[in-house]
Amino acid sequence: MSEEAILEARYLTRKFKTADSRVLTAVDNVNLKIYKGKTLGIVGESGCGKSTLMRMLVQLDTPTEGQIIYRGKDITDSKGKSLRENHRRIQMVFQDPMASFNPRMKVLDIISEPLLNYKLIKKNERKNIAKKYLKMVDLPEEFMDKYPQNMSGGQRQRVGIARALTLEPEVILCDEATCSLDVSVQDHIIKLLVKLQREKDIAMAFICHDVALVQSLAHKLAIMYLGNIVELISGDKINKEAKHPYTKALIGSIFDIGVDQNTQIETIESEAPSPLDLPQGCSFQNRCPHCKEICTIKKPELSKLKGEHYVACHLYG
Ligand SMILES: Nc1ncnc2c1ncn2[C@@H]1O[C@H](COP(=O)(O)OP(=O)(O)OP(=O)(O)O)[C@@H](O)[C@H]1O
Repeated sequence: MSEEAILEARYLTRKFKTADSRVLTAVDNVNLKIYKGKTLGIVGESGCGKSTLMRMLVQLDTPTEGQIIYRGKDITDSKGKSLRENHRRIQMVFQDPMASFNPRMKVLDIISEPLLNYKLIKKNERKNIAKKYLKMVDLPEEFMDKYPQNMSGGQRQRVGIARALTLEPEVILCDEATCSLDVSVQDHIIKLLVKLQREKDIAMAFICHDVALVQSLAHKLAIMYLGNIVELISGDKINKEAKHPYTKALIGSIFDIGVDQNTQIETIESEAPSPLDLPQGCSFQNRCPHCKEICTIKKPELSKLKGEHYVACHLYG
């Protein structure tokens, strides 16, 4: 059966003007698809544009160029009622739920608020709703009387997921949703997300700087470097078939990922250039052990290598 793309970025670009009138390109001409029932992992180091990309996809920020396609329809310029409907269908789970919760609201209100806002339930239905969604995220119903500051980070993240689920979204975008949690709690939250995704056939994107973690749940991985996707690869193939020197360096930086013996591990020494001062050609050139003349002249495009594997590197044609 063919995969059904629910949300798509087409040539998505976001430029910011700095205080001294320079232009910073945070996301540069990105194309990607998020499929029904599947998880796209987006990996890359701090500042590579992951959050900016997510914010555009969830329509909290406006692209400078390019389109956002939802179920085949261009929603980039949606306003009013249709924007509200998109927000209902495309939900986001944030890194720090504390920052998005009102500390004066009990869990009961946090979970039922989106449904009340969309006038999908009446006030007297709130308790039953909270009970139902708390159960879904494996929290006891007594939690509905708690305040977010009286819960652990993992419990708060479960409440954040419950809240996102209430509007029955088709897409959930998780922005570093587990990175502030202990490893064991992280593991529980990931398992919960995978279970819910399977049950509800949700399309999911999971952004993370930890390639080992994201690899454990993503069907496909998009590796980002300074605003660009430099490699797109199946989650289960990254250890053996990664090609971009940056991807190889990322997997080489973790020891327990089970890298194939034939995969040559790269290391990266120097710092990434400033996004305000990118060199001509490939932005990875100053860190790449294989840099050739063409890499300093021409920016490599993301091109198909084999099947669903794409790479942006002059080493590969
Ligand atoms: N509102 C803004 N104004 C100016 N520059 C911005 C703005 N938002 C983001 N940037 C810049 O855009 C680039 C990408 O930032 P972004 O937060 O998307 O990266 P990230 O990969 O999510 O990083 P992190 O993992 O640290 O959250 C960075 O250089 C950042 O400083």
